[in-house]
Amino acid sequence: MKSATHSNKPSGLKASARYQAMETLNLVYKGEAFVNQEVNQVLSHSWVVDSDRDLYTRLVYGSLQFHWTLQELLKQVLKRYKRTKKWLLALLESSAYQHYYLDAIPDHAIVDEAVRIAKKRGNQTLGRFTNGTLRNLFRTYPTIEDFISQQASDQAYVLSLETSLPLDWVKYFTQRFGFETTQQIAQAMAEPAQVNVRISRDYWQNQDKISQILADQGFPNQSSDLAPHQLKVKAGNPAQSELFKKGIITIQDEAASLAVDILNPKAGDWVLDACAAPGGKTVQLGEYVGKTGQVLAFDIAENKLALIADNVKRMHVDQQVSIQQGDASQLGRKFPAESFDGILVDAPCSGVGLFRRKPDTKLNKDFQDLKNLQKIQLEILNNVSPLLKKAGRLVYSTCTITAEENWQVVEKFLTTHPDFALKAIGAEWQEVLKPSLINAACLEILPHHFNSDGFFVALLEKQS
Ligand SMILES: C[S@@+](CC[C@H](N)C(=O)[O-])C[C@H]1O[C@@H](n2cnc3c(N)ncnc32)[C@H](O)[C@@H]1O
Repeated sequence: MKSATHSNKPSGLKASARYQAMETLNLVYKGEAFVNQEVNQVLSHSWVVDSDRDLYTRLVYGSLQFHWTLQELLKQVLKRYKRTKKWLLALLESSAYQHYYLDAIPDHAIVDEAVRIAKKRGNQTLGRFTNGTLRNLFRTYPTIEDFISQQASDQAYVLSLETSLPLDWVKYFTQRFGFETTQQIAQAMAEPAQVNVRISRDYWQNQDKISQILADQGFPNQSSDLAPHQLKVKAGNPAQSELFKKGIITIQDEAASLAVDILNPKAGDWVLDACAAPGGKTVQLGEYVGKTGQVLAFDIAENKLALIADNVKRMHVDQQVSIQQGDASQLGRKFPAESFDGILVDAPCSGVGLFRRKPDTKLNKDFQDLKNLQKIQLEILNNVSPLLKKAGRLVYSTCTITAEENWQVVEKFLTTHPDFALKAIGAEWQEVLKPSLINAACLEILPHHFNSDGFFVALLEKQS
């Protein structure tokens, strides 16, 4: 993935929120950049003027979050939608986002600025085209409700427009969960993503004090409904707090943190973290095994290993963690059989459970990918499972809610590995799990259950 590069720092109109938002969205729509990386790049190099930073971020994430609905709207007024240049679509979409989803920006400001950008990036003709298209759109559909109410009454399509969940995903979820649950999933996925912090295991006793300190320092928070040692932060970026810098808290979604809680390794254990970057769960594993244990953190992506190293150092578990680049589907050859007390396979997946946190993952989803991912997930499991000691535990987890990557992987793995069994999540986990989650065969957390990311955890035990 490349990123927009500038030989000179942009200035004037090019350094405005709307111009840079158009450039970022253009790269993301073309599949040439990941949104989080691109936004970080633009902000860290100050390619957008200071006073416009918040608006820039809002325009990028907001346009992406409502991309599906905005695209359907624009198709009504653009006869040649498919042949329109991507940067121009990005400009029209982010302008429509301001009109339909943001209050307090008058239409003339939205249109005038868009026309100036179209002239600068393109030419006079595209400036006039932008003017005509936006004025026509806003006149035809004054509000988003006007647009939705004029569509055919197909309930799946209406839900997709209301929540901006692409229609193919609405249909997929409806087939899997029924329409009522799909409505709840889609609505939860349309909510803004939450920021959660996990308290380091060494500080579990001081949870109330930590919550108070955070609140006093401008990070109001409340306890998580899902993970007992997590706090939901209601305002501010807790990565800038002293507690974060000191390694007392870390940022991690509450559902994601349950994978390690469920593996529940003991002090002194040797644990393999087969797909470790950026290291959120490696840190947790390091806390569980303590200084007498060892966590071997592998990841195929060389460029992500530094993120694991930074995380384990900041959270003071670097002594018990070693980091290596490696393909988990080849690790079987790297170690003798039965080397590890526990294994975590937090597998590469479609990331469907993270739609609201990473709205660009909603774009261009090819359902055939799910089968390809299943193949990789099974290859990793097949390869690392001989490395587990007898009576050892393996957790398979994903941040997705598709059957192909979750239940089907577990079922296929168990069919070919009679020495493994699915272990129900029982009384052992009372301290770390809410009572409603105890006694599940696997955990499948849907986004509306706890207003969290969607997540899946299966605990597999090797026979003794
Ligand atoms: C869901 S992320 C892991 C998140 C991580 N466990 C955490 O909690 O921060 C999946 C990771 O798998 C890695 N990956 C993909 N294919 C892999 C392979 N064949 N072997 C090892 N790692 C792989 C990706 O680079 C990615 O970092």
